[in-house]
Amino acid sequence: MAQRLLSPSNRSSARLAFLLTVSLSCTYLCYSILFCRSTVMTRRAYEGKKCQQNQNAAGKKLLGRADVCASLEVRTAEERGSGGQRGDAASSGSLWVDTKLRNTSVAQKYGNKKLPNALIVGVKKGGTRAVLEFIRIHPDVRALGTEPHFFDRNYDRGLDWYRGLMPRTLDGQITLEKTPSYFVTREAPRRIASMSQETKLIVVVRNPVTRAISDYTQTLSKKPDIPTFEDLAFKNRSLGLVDASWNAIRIGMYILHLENWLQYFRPSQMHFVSGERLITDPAGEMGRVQDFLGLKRIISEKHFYFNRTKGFPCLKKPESSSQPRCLGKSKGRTHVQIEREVIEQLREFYRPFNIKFYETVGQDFKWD
Ligand SMILES: Nc1ncnc2c1ncn2[C@@H]1O[C@H](COP(=O)(O)OS(=O)(=O)O)[C@@H](OP(=O)(O)O)[C@H]1O
Repeated sequence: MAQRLLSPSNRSSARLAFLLTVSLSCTYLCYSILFCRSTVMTRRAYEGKKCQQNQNAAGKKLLGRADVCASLEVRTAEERGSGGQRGDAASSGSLWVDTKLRNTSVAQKYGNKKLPNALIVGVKKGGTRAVLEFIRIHPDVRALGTEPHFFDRNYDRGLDWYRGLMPRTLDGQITLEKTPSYFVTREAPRRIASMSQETKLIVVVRNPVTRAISDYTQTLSKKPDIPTFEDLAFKNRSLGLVDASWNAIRIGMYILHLENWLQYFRPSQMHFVSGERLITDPAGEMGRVQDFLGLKRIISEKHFYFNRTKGFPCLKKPESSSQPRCLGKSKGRTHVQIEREVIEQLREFYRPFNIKFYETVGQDFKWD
């Protein structure tokens, strides 16, 4: 009927309009399909994009988002690191460093300074620097490089001062510091518990005889005029009377110090690293440290190599950095020569303390 009412020219215009509408609809349909495919990305890829935008943007509103970004970056890096095979630790090459660097810079920009939730409390000359340097390559760990000595020498400065020293961290990252003298400081456990009873404590222990010699070697390098090791270690050498008041000897009576810590902390809050195994099997020891801190095992064999010149394990040099990855010269010094007999006497002295220590900790460190 309508067709009959239209003139021939009107009819052809209507046909043209109809064809145009159909072709436009088809174009739109095709475009929609293509558009959908490119915008319906995986959730992770989408969130990754959001992170990039947020990182570039400024303002306080972004603080919350930054945490999401960082944890996503860690996740995706881990996945890439394992080449898509879950369960494998971070890959070799610079991936873990990239992740760490990215997380560090995000944390520096958007993170907050927080009181530490984990501390390496000792022992002096046990291998504390090695543990700190090894654990801080983990993307979820932010560590203070220097020893703040807050719970022994600087307690009067207050918690705000202490917090101010800490590196910025994102939610979910662990803040860590190390001060080896805490382990033998009487007030330290009470003070740390009053900061937080949930603080995780790491103690790196080493054969107390070797530790004492290492301690003495360090002092001697700074003060060459001190008496001999033998003179300091004994009240009466021929009677085999050890001077337990000498700091180098006293520090190694681990059980005495540990009893003080156990008045304030549960045994499950303390983790003991073997200073000896840290040298022979750094990845194994660091695996247990990561478990203790509730971290994914990212630091593995792939991160270490044995440096023959240094005589110690070092971190593999990341591609993106020229930084040396062995510890400094003050770590791994040649010890002063001590007579065999003196070493035997000290071994005898420490034996009962060691046995009690093994029983309490539930680990045999095999120092005898
Ligand atoms: N990878 C690696 N590289 C170098 N050194 C290592 C390493 N792992 C453990 N160690 C041992 O760490 C000892 C120093 O311990 P600390 O870092 O706790 O010393 S300090 O208390 O902070 O001065 C240091 O003691 P000395 O050998 O007596 O110098 C080392 O034996």
